[in-house]
Amino acid sequence: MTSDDVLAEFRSAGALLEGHFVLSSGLHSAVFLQKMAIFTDPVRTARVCGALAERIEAQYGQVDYVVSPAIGGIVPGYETARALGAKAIFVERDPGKPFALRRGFTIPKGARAVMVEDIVTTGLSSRECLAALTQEPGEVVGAACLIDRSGGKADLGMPLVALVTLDIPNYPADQLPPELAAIPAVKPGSRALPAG
Ligand SMILES: O=P(O)(O)OC[C@H]1O[C@H](OP(=O)(O)OP(=O)(O)O)[C@H](O)[C@@H]1O
Ligand SMILES: O=C(O)c1cc(=O)[nH]c(=O)[nH]1
Ligand SMILES: [Mg+2]
Repeated sequence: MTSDDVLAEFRSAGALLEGHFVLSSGLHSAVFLQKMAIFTDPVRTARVCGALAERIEAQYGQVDYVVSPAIGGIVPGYETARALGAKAIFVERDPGKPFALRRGFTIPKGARAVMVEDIVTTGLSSRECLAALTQEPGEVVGAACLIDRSGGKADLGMPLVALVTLDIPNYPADQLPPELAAIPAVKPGSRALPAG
C-alpha cells in the first residue's frame, strides 16, 4: 500500500477533516485526521493495519507484542497485532495520571514489542507510552504509526516507522493565523485539556 493508497482510505472514509482543532498537545491545526472514521470499518482497518504490519516486520523483524496508547491506539494496535501474529496490549490513563499498563498487561521477559500509535503529531503521547514501558521485562524494539504528521520531525527516542509521513502545520494558541482565529475550535481527542 503506497502513501497515496492510505490517504485515499482516509479521504473515502471521511477521516480527513478541515476546520479549527485543538490537538492533544494543545497546539491548534486546520487539519484533523479523524482516525475513528477508519476504525469504525473493520475491513478498511484490516487493510491499513495489514500494510503497517508489513512495514513493521520489514523494519523490526519478528514481533511478539504490540503496545498502544489508549484510546486512539487500541483498535489499530489490535488489528496490527493480528496481522503480525502478536499479542495486543495498551496503556491508559487514570484521570490526571500518566499512561500505565493495567489489567494484568505486561511485556514478558524475552518478548519483543513494538509501540503502535494511530497518529503522531509532536510525539508526546508516544513518548509517554514508551515511558510507561521502561520497567517491563521484555524489550521495546521500535515504534510505528499510521500517519506521522510531523514531517518526520517528532523524536520518540527510538526508530519510528510511519505508513504515511505528512508535514501539517500546527500553531500555539497565541499564534493563530487569522483564518483559524476566525472559527471556534473543537478538541476531538481524549487527553484532558489544562484547567482554565
Ligand atoms: O503526537 P502527539 O502530539 O501526542 O499527538 C498524537 C496523539 O493525539 C491523539 O490522541 P489523543 O490524546 O487526542 O486521544 P485519543 O487517543 O483518545 O484520540 C492521537 O491518538 C495520538 O495519540
Ligand atoms: O495531534 C493530535 O491530537 C491528533 C491529530 C490528528 O490529526 N488526529 C488525531 O487523532 N489526533
Ligand atoms: Mg491517542
